[in-house]
Amino acid sequence: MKIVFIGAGSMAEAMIKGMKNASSFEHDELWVTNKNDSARLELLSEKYGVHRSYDLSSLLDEADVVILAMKPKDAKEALASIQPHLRQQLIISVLAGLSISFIENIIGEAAIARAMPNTSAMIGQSATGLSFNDHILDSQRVTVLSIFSAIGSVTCVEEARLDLVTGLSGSGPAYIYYIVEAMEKAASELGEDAMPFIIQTLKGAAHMLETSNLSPEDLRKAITSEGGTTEAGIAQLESRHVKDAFAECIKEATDHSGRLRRQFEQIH
Ligand SMILES: NC(=O)C1=CN([C@@H]2O[C@H](COP(=O)(O)OP(=O)(O)OC[C@H]3O[C@@H](n4cnc5c(N)ncnc54)[C@H](OP(=O)(O)O)[C@@H]3O)[C@@H](O)[C@H]2O)C=CC1
Ligand SMILES: O=C(O)[C@@H]1CCC=N1
Repeated sequence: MKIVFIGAGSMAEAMIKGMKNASSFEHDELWVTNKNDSARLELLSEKYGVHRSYDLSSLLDEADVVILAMKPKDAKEALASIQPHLRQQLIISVLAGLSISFIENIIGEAAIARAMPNTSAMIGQSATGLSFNDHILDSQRVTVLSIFSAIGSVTCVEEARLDLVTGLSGSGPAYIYYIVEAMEKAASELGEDAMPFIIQTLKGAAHMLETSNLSPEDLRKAITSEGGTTEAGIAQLESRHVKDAFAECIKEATDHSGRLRRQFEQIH
């Protein structure tokens, strides 16, 4: 199978590394191109053994799958550039916000999957939301599922839900890294010893959520002794309305996915 990434940034690299590590795809099945950063293509080629090219005609001629991995602002130009070279290939978009119908409007009738993965794809731990249009054949659906299940979990959702998936889990790893930055700063007296405590605490909590059959609230309560340290700490989070801040964070990111669509889908 020939899989071509149009765009060679963070998300393309996370997918390439994850797909290679999963051993489901050979490096010579994967091709990359970008707008003009040839050093970046060279780096990806050296690191992962993928092919690189700027010749869209030969790149797409025998492609089976085309993965759109440029920023939403660059999508219109990129789609217009690949459109003349497409021949009914399976198209997969990982673009935040932009709809399947926008892609159809530029490239015409095609089998299109819209996905929202995250950068944990790099270690096979993405949480990917997926939608398909009606032109997808069963065999193409299997191909899409095989790509995203190689790099993490996959959940099919209505396309209208992908903005929320973007605000929740597409951007989600960044929220967790933000919290870790705060925890590390708060524990600066421990110096470089702080991070192992933080990482193992996150891993342990994630594993408990996955395996214990208890709700997050129950798990939190099991740690919170009356008159104890956790209660004292959580009281600070409550007084600063941290739950509200998180609700606003995810709502704003979700709404922004819609704003990207309205901004970059206008076809002049
Ligand atoms: N980063 C993330 O965590 C996630 C990102 N996404 C989505 O993935 C997409 C890519 O994001 P990300 O990887 O972070 O972005 P980057 O900015 O890291 O990479 C964008 C890439 O697109 C290329 N590009 C721009 N214009 C064109 C063009 N006309 N033709 C071909 N390639 C082009 C750029 O090339 P050059 O460098 O030469 O300009 C660059 O390689 C976005 O749509 C984003 O919404 C989805 C989930 C998570
Ligand atoms: O920040 C962004 O727009 C992209 C989409 C999800 C994660 N990164």
